[in-house]
Amino acid sequence: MTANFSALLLDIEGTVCPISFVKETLFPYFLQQADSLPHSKDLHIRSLLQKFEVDDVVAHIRSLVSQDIKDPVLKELQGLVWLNGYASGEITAPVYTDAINYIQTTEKPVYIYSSGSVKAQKLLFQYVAGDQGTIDLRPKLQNYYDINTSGTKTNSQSYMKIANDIGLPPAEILFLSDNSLELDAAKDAGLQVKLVIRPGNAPVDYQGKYDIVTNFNVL
Ligand SMILES: CSCCC(=O)C(=O)COP(=O)(O)O
Ligand SMILES: [Mg+2]
Repeated sequence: MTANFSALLLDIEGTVCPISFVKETLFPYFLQQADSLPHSKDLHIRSLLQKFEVDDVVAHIRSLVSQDIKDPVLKELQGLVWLNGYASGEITAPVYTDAINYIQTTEKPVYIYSSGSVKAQKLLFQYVAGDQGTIDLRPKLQNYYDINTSGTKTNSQSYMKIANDIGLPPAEILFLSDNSLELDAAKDAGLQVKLVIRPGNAPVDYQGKYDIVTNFNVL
């Protein structure tokens, strides 16, 4: 069924790119740099490390990553570290082809809401893997929201805040995610929602509550 919506709000991991990219490429790249972070000369990195307020910052970081805890300071830090991986060509983002095509061709405004920091989101969409080299999708994206700017993705107030910032009634915004708790929160805020199922996503017990999207061609 085609939803009638004026703007699209997209999750990233498990929605526009495989979960394996985050777990098997981005997180290991970040962890490789973890030991050197306390010795960094980058003032932004140093100030973020202080915010953890723990004695063993490296052990703390490793623990957060291993449990996939969506900690706002960790997410900010990851964005700064991934910059080097993308800029050196070591990392490119495997955004699904149907998502690339949709973002490139739709006339509707497209927004991003991810637990990854806005900086990390912009990097991912700047360095999208394409047949002829990387594709920069940033000019096609209206705005980015993260857990620092907008709150956690399982809280309905976060979606109200985002709808207010977009400047549309919540009912005119379609949110796509692989996570049913996020969809529940967005639905409570009045947004339209659809569950994205991609290869490698964890099975979701959605009990028929949501329309399913497996390919953005159907939007
Ligand atoms: C923005 S790329 C990094 C992805 C990430 O760190 C993450 O936690 C993904 O969460 P999402 O909300 O996009 O499922
Ligand atoms: Mg997700």
